[in-house]
Amino acid sequence: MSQYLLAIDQGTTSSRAIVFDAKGVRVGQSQQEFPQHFPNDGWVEHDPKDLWQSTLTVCQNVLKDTGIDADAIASIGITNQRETTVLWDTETGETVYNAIVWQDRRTSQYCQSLVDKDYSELVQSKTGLLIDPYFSATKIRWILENVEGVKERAKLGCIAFGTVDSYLLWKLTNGRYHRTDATNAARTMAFNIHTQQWDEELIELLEIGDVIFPQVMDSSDDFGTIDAQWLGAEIPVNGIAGDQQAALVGQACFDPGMVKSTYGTGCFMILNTGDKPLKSEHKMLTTVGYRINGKVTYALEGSIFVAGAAIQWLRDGLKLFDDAAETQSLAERALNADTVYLVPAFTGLGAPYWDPDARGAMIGLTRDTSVSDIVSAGLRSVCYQTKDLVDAMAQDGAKFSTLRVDGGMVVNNLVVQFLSDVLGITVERPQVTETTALGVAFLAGLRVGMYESLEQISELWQSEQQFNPEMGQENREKLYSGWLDAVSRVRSVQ
Ligand SMILES: Nc1ncnc2c1ncn2[C@@H]1O[C@H](COP(=O)(O)OP(=O)(O)O)[C@@H](O)[C@H]1O
Ligand SMILES: O=P(O)(O)OC[C@H](O)CO
Repeated sequence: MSQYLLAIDQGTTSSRAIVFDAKGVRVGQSQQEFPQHFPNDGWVEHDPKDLWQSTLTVCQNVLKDTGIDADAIASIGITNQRETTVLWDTETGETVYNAIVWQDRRTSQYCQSLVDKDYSELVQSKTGLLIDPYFSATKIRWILENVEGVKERAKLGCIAFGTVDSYLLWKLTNGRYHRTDATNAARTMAFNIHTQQWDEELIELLEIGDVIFPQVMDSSDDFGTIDAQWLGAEIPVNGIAGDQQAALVGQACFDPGMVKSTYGTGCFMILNTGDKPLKSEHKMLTTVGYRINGKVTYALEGSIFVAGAAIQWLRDGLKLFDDAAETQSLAERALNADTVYLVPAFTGLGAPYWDPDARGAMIGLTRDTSVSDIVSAGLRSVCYQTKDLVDAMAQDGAKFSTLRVDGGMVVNNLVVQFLSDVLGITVERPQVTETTALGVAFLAGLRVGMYESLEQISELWQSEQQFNPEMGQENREKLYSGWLDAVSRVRSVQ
């Protein structure tokens, strides 16, 4: 009997495949990194072949390592780095350019021209997003405009667009299905989150109407069956969600007001706002949390581009330590932690500043500043940035008393305790921190009847540890005002 769920998590730096049993317990995992390409200042690309090959390899490996037969997999869920854009030729089956990654800033001038022409309100009212190179639509346009022959092929109806989930589904089903889910569609800047349709007016405005857009499905749906040649059996795909929304599901944030924050390369905080989209007046994004049985649950999102990436920079760029695991003990020895600030605006600042031209800085250095102080400042920067998001959401009227956290950084107790201190709220870490993969496994399992309801899934979520604020209000305010001062010094526009 089919009793397991296979989650594919195609992320920014690696592809993972995780097998879960019906109780959401991880049975096995395989992971593979792939190269990053930086062909120009501010450009970030992935070779689609790497995305596909690494995904296939980890799926095959996890089955081999666990000894689980493909027939025992009841369903597959695909979760992915969002916004990253792939275009392929439907006749040749070949991609026409590298995948342009979400971090890529090459369309920032074009985005600025849209802002200058006063399209911000139109875009926000339809898509819930702010005009920014982060989202897929201007990346599609760039490929059409700049890669020889693609525009002509698009006019002939031969060019398909997909986010990474859509491309992988197309590959896994040997070109039978060109589909995505509503959470991924909501990150393109071409999808109307109110009508749940591709928005013809925006598509025309951006001049991307000749590409074929994927069919938008629920996050828990019948996406198609993968070809037996890949894993040895035909297995249905029943869950697709962008990785941050999948984490919302994996954290069982199913009630309005519940919120999670994921600390990986970047940090993404998502608040469930229920069946009503909440328009932000403070530069948060309105997005789709998940769509099940045609019913949309909306969310408010704060996106920070650099979280764990700051720790990687301290390790690989400055070579201050060999392993991220050393950061906790290093930071515990910091004597000037309260006065040294690192603003990791390496690729500009995301929410709530949206300042692509800001650059990073270290503030408060003295003759006795140590490696420990700098490491501590790197870890704390992630918490201060989260406070920026929490405050912006609070100004939008969203208040909450508990934050659920996950991702690679939250194994660091010092980070999670400081987060609770600086936010002044309870921070909760779950037993399973692979919430992204777990979330999409839940979505797939829901569709095939392994779970009856979201309530049943909620019961599987378990807290591992709660962190409560230990810092006084006065100290909190003093530290945070130092952060705001540091940020104000790196802004390109105040
Ligand atoms: N003990 C630690 N303390 C602080 N940061 C850590 C620790 N362990 C890992 N990290 C950071 O967490 C990130 C990896 O998290 P992960 O969720 O795997 O990221 P992603 O899915 O974006 O690739 C890396 O940027 C790494 O620097
Ligand atoms: O692949 P991750 O975990 O860095 O997540 C990337 C986000 O989906 C970008 O929006």
